[in-house]
Amino acid sequence: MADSEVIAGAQSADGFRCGFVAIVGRPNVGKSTLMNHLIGQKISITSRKAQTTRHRITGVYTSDEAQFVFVDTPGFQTRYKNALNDAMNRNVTTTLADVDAVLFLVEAGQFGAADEAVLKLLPKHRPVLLVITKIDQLAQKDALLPFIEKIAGQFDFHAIVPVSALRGQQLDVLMKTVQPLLPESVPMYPEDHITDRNSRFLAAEIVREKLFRTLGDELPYAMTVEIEKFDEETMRDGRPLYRIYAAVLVDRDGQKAILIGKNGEKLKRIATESRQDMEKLFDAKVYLEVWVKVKSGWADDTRVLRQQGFE
Ligand SMILES: Nc1nc2c(ncn2[C@@H]2O[C@H](COP(=O)(O)OP(=O)(O)OP(=O)(O)O)[C@@H](O)[C@H]2O)c(=O)[nH]1
Repeated sequence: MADSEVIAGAQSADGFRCGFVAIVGRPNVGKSTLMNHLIGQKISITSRKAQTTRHRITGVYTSDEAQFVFVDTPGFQTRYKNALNDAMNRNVTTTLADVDAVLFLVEAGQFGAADEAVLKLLPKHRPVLLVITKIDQLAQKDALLPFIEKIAGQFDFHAIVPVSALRGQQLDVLMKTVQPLLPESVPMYPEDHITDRNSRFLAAEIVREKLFRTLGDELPYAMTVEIEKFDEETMRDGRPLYRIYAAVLVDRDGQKAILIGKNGEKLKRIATESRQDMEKLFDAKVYLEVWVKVKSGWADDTRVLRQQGFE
């Protein structure tokens, strides 16, 4: 993993376990929410809209007995074929070849073509757990068993765990089932290490989340956030000051107008809320500029993809 910090001096594992756990599933199935609740921190960004997670995000949870390094993959894309979606699908396959356990997420009562497409990607030689998500939403509890049986017949799952991330139900059972699958090893990350994503990435995720929340259904399908500049300075009183310049890329002029809003109100709100979140996350004063750029066909532009982390 990039940017990992190995703890110096820790020699013997002494029964401690540490390994990688991938979380996969179709868009909107609850991957980010599950990881956030498992690690107890809001790192990955969630929203009611599908496809918020364009990046693989690593969350780390350390208990007395084990360290779980979670790998959150982007939603598997079947709807459109372009360079962005191809890169996302490749990312899923590469992630799965390289982990100690896979959590395959399926929403309670909902198993469709998009889920089947992800099922086809599951590795045969790694333990895969079937995790049924959002069980709090299930109206008829007795419908769960036949639903599970139908999916369990299609793959050799190591275990099946129904959960509700929002209610915190069965998350301890899930962790206990995964723990023995991790190899004995010293921890890879310091105990307080939550994510190995850098500040630039987190800044982009915050702006992206505010766009999703503010625009709702008006959100353009092809939209991304690029951090063009990220400068760290020190203020006179010794506090850090971050100067962040974020560009929102959209496909067409009309989308730019929607995003900016009447008298620039929407964009202003997005920028203010983003800055407030960034100041909390970085524990620093933040100067933030957000602007919108029209760039047709960006989803097919490999330069942008590279900046988004798809290399
Ligand atoms: N009721 C209920 N809703 C949930 C639960 N887990 C997730 N959700 C909701 O489902 C929606 C999608 O959740 P996400 O965690 O963003 O899903 P995702 O799989 O990461 O989505 P992508 O980033 O699009 O791949 C959000 O509105 C969540 O609040 C749950 O346990 N119960």
